[in-house]
Amino acid sequence: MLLGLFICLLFAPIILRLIQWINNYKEARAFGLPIVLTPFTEEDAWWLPLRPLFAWVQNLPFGLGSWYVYSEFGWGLVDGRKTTTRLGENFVLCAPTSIRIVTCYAPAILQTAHDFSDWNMPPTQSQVFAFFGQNVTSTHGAEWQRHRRITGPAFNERAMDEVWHESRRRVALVESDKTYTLGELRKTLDMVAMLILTTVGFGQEAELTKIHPGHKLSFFDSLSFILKNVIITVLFNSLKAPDWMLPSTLKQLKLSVSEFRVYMRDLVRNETESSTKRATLLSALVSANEAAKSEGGDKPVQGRPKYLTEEELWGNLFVFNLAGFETTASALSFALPYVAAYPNIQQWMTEEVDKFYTQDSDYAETFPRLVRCLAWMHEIMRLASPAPLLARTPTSTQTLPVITPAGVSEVVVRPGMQVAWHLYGGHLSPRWGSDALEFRPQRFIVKNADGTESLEVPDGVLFFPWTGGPRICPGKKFSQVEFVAMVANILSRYRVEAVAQAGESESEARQRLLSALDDKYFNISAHFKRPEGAAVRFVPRGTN
Ligand code: HEM
Repeated sequence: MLLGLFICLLFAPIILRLIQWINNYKEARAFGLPIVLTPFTEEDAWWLPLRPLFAWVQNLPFGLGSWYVYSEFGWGLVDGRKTTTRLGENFVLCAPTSIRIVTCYAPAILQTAHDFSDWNMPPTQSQVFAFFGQNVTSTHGAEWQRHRRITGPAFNERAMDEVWHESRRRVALVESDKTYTLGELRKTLDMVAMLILTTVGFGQEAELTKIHPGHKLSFFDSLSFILKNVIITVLFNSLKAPDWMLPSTLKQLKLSVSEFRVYMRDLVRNETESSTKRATLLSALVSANEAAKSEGGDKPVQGRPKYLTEEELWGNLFVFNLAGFETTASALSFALPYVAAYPNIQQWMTEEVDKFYTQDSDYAETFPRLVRCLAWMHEIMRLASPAPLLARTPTSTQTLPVITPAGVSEVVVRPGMQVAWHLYGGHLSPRWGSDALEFRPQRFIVKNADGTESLEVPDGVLFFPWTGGPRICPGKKFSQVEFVAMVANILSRYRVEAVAQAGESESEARQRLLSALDDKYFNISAHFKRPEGAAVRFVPRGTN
């Protein structure tokens, strides 16, 4: 009897899951699109720590383990254009927990991005980074508008000027003639991006790196620990176990989260009380919030004040750091090795830098001229975007354009289903031409009648790394200014070279570098799977 009960309890969740999966499959068939079945997705939080133990399923015969690739966050980065080449620009990913129409068909993506009142972020995506407070990434509808209205002004031109200066200054962290493996390069650029962001975000570096009275860590150390372990933070932040029971990483994480919360509280309070306003993201955010309060924003609208609460300010400051640090560090860590692999393209970039950039060039005049450098960033965003997959779910039943071998048609999507944008499928699509998989930033440059050059996205392709519509990344220009200031300063001083191993020719070293750049995985952004697989060196220009 007891044994029977035990067996029922053990198998009931499995049977329920199977029934749900079968029901989802029946519903998915109605779309008339190719279906990919996967028993698990990243929505199954318990599956994620177990997933590495099941990597062997990929070697099972008859494609029995082909679902494995779709069972993690950001799988689109590893998949690239493989599935869309096989099944077309839209297919259904059917799991026990969800039905997702995966698409890289531009009209479908543009519709779901632009109709923001009909399409929300699914809670499984939006709530992931809300542990310091609700924020502009975690909310939707009227709540999101309130967050966006107050956070948007932080990304003003004054801030861009700061980003330009700070980025140029931080290039000093890249050392001359030192050999950097891809892993070491990423570590250095992580540090550079974090320093730029915290300084532009919060102010004086000296204050941020010192341990203040009553603290065990500095602001910078607590934030960097959280950012570098963000997935662990997402999974274990709510764990309420005593310290002695926790392994050292979780203990350090708990400490970092509580230290960072107190630092943010003090920074926000000091900024609110201070009469001298600096050009930081924090300052702009606090000013916009105070303005909302003084416009009578404390009178509730639908039960909510128009301004942001203290916790919501923390939530937003944290996501500025999260969204801004990984993305740009990842872009730079791919960009510099790519030009080392293509010296002729590097030369083409350097010509522009030599023409328009000097050590005291200012932002407003110089940034708009460095279009080749910006095209370089665009090409990196295409080949190694930090955001591979984003999802939307309809607020009411909606139609979605799809494309099949029979032509363009529509499917009906009900609330609860998801539409996932497969950005790698679109960015690497043959619609870009036969060289879609190659590094060729020139594809974004057009020559004007007066001989100048401009940046343009080619017609008829999907290019959506910062997305579009009302929720477009507010840090888009921030990241572009940071990238361009860094690479222009680097190319004005150095030649970036692939480091050859003993007995290897230069061209073999470049091929090895390219193959290591191709081998990437997703962890909040694109990372190198083989960080020791290749290396680059920054050789001062004018030397051999
Ligand atoms: C290469 C650099 C970057 C890339 C590729 C990138 C990409 C993205 C993407 C794909 C989204 C989601 C948009 C959507 O759901 O439609 C996003 C949102 C966001 N990004 Fe960025 N981002 C970058 C840099 C930055 C920087 C530097 C910051 C801030 C300093 C930033 C702040 C944000 C914020 C606050 C959001 C949430 C916007 C909202 O939901 O309304 N990003 N970004």
